[in-house]
Amino acid sequence: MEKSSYFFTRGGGARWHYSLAKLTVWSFAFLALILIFFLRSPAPSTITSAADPSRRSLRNYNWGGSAWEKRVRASARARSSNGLTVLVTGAAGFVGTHVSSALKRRGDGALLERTGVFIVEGDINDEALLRKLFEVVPFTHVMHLAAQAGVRYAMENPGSYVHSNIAGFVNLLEVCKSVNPQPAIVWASSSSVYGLNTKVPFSEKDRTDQPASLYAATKKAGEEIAHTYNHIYGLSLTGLRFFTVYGPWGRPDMAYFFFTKDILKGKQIAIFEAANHGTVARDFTYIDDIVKGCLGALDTAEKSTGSGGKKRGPAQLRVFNLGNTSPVPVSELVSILERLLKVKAKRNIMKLPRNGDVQYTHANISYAQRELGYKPTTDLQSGLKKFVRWYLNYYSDGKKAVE
Ligand SMILES: O=C(O)[C@H]1O[C@H](OP(=O)(O)OP(=O)(O)OC[C@H]2O[C@@H](n3ccc(=O)[nH]c3=O)[C@H](O)[C@@H]2O)[C@H](O)[C@@H](O)[C@H]1O
Repeated sequence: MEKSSYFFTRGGGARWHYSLAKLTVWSFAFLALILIFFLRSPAPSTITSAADPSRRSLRNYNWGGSAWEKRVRASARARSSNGLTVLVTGAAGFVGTHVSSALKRRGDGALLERTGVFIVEGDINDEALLRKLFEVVPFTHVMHLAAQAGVRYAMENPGSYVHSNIAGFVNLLEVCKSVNPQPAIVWASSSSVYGLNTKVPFSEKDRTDQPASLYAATKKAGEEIAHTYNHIYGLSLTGLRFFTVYGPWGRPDMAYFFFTKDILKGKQIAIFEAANHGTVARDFTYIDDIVKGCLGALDTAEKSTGSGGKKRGPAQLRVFNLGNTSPVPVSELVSILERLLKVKAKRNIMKLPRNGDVQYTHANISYAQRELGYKPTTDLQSGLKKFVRWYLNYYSDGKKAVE
């Protein structure tokens, strides 16, 4: 989230002016109450490393009080009697901004605040905050997108992955299991759980016990933890394995994003290849398709069966691949960017480093298709076109430094 916080701390949301695709298939009205954790970059004096224990302690956020509760309640009011009341964690992140806006408006986006999304700054490890939120609003659903993402960054800051993806997730589940009614939970897992699996395309039934990065290991741990809370407490849990999600407002630490920046600057870019000139490819998935998958998962989530920390019967437990089913070599991604940017990239072909990357991802999405009506419609060329348009527009005034 340190990386994702980029948008709000530096972008400030002030240019939230693109349009989200209209989503018309869902019939209920929403609230999206947004819980953001680690939204703000630490002040320089508090920037810490993974080894620093204060990095893992809670920061002080301002929340609480009657005015705050009133805003939480107002934001949580669904527009129809069968509307969902969704607590979205990680709303300042890439997927979270898109999902929460789509939930709230199901139409054109504007500034996040203008869509009526109320933003709570906090940490998912803050139990008191989570309990207070559930006290104020009996959320029917939690869309849990708060996480420490990124495959390679896990070697630099391993503690942040444990803090957010394991400790934070457990804290959230502890609160969800004990409230009454228990919400249904949809949460972000990752394609990286397939790790060194070589059977393609990846199906949900394939082995996921060979993670290649700590990030993948924490997401895999999340899936096992989800199983436990479903088994013991009757929580309805749906994990979504996202496949290399890209698009406007994306994460600057992802390759398509910093390739764009570096190509424009005339800087060399490293393009990884596997042993014996093997192709490295990803099943790049456009953000709007992912949003539809998230809403499909919320719409089909069954109720949790427990109450007051006690299971009353078996509850739904699901894991879905959300990919594009069309892997594209990284070198082809660069060729598309070259055409869109009208600039030739300075390519430096490098051996795939052993720091978490896998050679190939490819999603089998038939289960999501069947159960969620998930059907990705954006190919990489069209999705990157939208991204590049957003990128050039966003950075065109030269005021925003691309980091
Ligand atoms: O699906 C996921 O679960 C993950 O998707 C994403 O991971 P990745 O698929 O690794 O995306 P990303 O870093 O953009 O690298 C893209 C490609 O460029 C290659 N790559 C990368 C860097 C570089 O300098 N050169 C290069 O060739 C690299 O080898 C790779 O083939 C999310 O970041 C992660 O949070 C998680 O959600």
